[in-house]
Amino acid sequence: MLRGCVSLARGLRPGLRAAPHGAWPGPRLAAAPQPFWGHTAGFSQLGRPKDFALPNPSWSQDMMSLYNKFAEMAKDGTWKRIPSYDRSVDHLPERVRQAFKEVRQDTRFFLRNTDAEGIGFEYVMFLNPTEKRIVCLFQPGPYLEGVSGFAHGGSIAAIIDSTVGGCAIFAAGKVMTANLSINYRNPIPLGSVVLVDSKVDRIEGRKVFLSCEVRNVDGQTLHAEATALFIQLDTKTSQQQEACSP
Ligand SMILES: CCCCCCCCCC(=O)SCCNC(=O)CCNC(=O)[C@H](O)C(C)(C)COP(=O)(O)OP(=O)(O)OC[C@H]1O[C@@H](n2cnc3c(N)ncnc32)[C@H](O)[C@@H]1OP(=O)(O)O
Repeated sequence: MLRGCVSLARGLRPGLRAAPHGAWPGPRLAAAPQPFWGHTAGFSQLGRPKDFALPNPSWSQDMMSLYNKFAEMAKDGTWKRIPSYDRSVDHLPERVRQAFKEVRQDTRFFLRNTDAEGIGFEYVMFLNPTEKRIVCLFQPGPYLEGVSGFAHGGSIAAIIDSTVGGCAIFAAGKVMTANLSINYRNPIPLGSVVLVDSKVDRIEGRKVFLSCEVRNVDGQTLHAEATALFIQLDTKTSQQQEACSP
């Protein structure tokens, strides 16, 4: 029990973040922790809805190359691919999902609200449970245009909110964004691939503080940086708490 908590706490040490959060991270030597995120078996059983966080023909070479690198790193459990669905509630780990008693049937998850591949949000997230970190590979399609040829700031905010949100859900269960502060540093060309690299910085009571950087594939261009505050709504649904309980 204690070991599980200690290994998670170690994941927060700043040194692990010393490498710029942009370029895709190299393979990690840290021991693989318990796969807290949604116990992926629960997400991949027969009868589950379509998983959109898998390669499709619209993915560019950069996207495929990064995906393959993370998929390789996922083999030892250091990173875990997070399945993605077109309904919000399906993203939640089973234990958190149970907290939602009634769920509307006519809704779509905002980032998965276009049916055609490649025109909207193409993305896949990978969780590193030890580091309480999620890296999202994001390829904005032409329907996300803001200034001509570049991604709309709102679409960038949405992918950041969802990525840091994933971290917050992992750490604290049922949460909502209370604050999201973004500095946009360089525009993101439509069709390019960026890495949205987020982590939990600290948790104080019900407050989960996170930070995030968005960089291009080689890590040299900082597109955006953000901080976020999420508020835990239900203290019983944290996977971390679950993992630390007997
Ligand atoms: C893998 C895929 C994952 C997909 C993830 C998708 C994530 C998407 C997330 C979202 O977009 S959520 C939608 C946008 N957010 C909202 O609509 C939230 C609207 N706001 C609220 O519902 C409430 O304000 C909120 C739940 C955030 C907080 O209300 P509470 O009544 O639960 O908390 P309260 O006001 O008592 O505040 C608790 C603490 O947080 C602090 N706090 C609350 N809001 C704050 C704020 N905005 N800034 C700073 N501090 C804040 C507050 O001061 C206090 O601090 P102390 O405990 O120290 O006194």
